[in-house]
Amino acid sequence: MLNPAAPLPLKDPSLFRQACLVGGRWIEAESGRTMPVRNPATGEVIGSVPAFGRAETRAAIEAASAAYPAWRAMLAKERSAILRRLYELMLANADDLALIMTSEQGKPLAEAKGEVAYAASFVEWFAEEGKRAYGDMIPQNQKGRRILVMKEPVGVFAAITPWNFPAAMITRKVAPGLAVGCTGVVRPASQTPFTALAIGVLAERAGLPPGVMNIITGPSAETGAELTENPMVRKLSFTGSTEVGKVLLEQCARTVKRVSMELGGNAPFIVFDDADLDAAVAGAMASKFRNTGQTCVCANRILVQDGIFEAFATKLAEAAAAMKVGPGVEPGVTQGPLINADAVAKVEEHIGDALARGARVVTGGKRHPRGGNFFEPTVLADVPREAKIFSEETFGPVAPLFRFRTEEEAIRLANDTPFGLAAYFYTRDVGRMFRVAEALEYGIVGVNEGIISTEVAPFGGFKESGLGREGSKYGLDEYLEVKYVAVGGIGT
Ligand SMILES: NC(=O)C1=CN([C@@H]2O[C@H](COP(=O)(O)OP(=O)(O)OC[C@H]3O[C@@H](n4cnc5c(N)ncnc54)[C@H](OP(=O)(O)O)[C@@H]3O)[C@@H](O)[C@H]2O)C=CC1
Ligand SMILES: O=C(O)[C@H](O)CS(=O)(=O)O
Repeated sequence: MLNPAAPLPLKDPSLFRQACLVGGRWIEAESGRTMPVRNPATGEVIGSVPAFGRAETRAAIEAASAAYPAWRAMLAKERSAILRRLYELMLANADDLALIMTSEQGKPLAEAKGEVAYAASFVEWFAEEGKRAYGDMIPQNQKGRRILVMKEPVGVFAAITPWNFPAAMITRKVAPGLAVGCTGVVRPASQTPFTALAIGVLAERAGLPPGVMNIITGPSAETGAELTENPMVRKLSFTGSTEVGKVLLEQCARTVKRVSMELGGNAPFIVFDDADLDAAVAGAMASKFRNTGQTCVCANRILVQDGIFEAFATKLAEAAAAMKVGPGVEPGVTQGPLINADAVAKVEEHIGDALARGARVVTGGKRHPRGGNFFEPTVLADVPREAKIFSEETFGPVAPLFRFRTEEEAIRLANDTPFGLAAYFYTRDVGRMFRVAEALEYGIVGVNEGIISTEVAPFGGFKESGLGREGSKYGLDEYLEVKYVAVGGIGT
């Protein structure tokens, strides 16, 4: 057993759970095995969680299945009231949830508090949407018959979530499912389980019945195999890399599960000559360096038209160099650590490759003097199209600038990727806004905006960035089945 660092200074220490929630009980792994969780800023162990295997995972699925009939039978309004209480409890405990998140994921406290509000907004949104899972009455095609279309919950779902948004990626999946009467098993990333477990504590306090939401931890191969292969699970919602998404899709195919896949990105950020330069710089900073560049919608390639390239590069580099790098709990810090050493190595690989191919560093370019997982916010200029950073998602604080001459060239470069999640462009030309927005092969497009994620709009990608949509009214359909009922013998 590794000696954890001092307990987190929480207002409510009971939110910090080193156990899994199954059927309303907080339990250990049958083997007693645990997995340590480290603070990415310090390397210290902040705690440990059970290492569930397939048997424990199966028990969690069975708990969700046992809770399903009664939860489904509740009125949508009754489920809504419980979700509304969970929303209010998340906001009331935002400081503790944020501190737990920063301690296990590293993001600055201000960003963590922002994520808690963002995560809670999905609970608030779907507490209402669940009451609007409308069916249809279709004009009959023959006398004596009525045609009904019913919307029904898909059943037991599994959610496998990443480390970069430890709260929002949980609630963006769980809230719609619970709202329509599904029950589920959540398996958060091994690096960031405590935020999810704290949400589990609040869900109990909100009145969520035992077994409706189960939260498990354990090696991904074993827990994932059971969640994707067990026929009692009718739906898998996954957020993470495209590589893992493809593995999970294959595993789910054997029992023909419904799936929602929010996968990798490679977002182009296009700046046209006619853009508001300061707005474009602000948008690029927000999009690129959010969560230290560790979001799937971060600008990954910044395409700048020749006429303003140098001016944009200079302004962006000044803004990047002004950021404060350090532990997320330190006042004024705007860039936390990367999640682990592998992430630092990937950033260094992308920078080294670009420089070897002729790019130049405008600011940053190396590990931060604070050491560990800290890295200097970096701007590279004149990066060639052949560089790895053009085709691969960096998932770190590196802004590579690529030149282009014409609108057509910008669109071609932007679409030259198997990914299609988010894209951004800055222009003041209305015609160009529509031409480019319609030509970009992406599920999410920001025009003169660098941060566009919200619970009210559909989030999801084209091509190898995923399947399905989360948030908005569209997010509810991911947890509903459509049943056509033909009623005959009515006479008229
Ligand atoms: N589209 C989106 O919204 C997002 C996409 N991503 C993409 O993911 C990558 C980085 O995030 P990262 O979390 O490392 O992504 P991963 O895909 O490695 O991990 C995501 C989750 O999947 C789990 N997992 C990994 N392998 C398996 C498996 N074989 N069976 C079951 N579960 C598995 C992980 O568990 P474990 O805890 O053991 O690692 C984690 O909980 C980037 O490419 C990024 O673009 C990330 C976040 C959001
Ligand atoms: O996992 C992610 O990167 C998130 O989906 C991005 S966002 O929804 O928080 O913008």
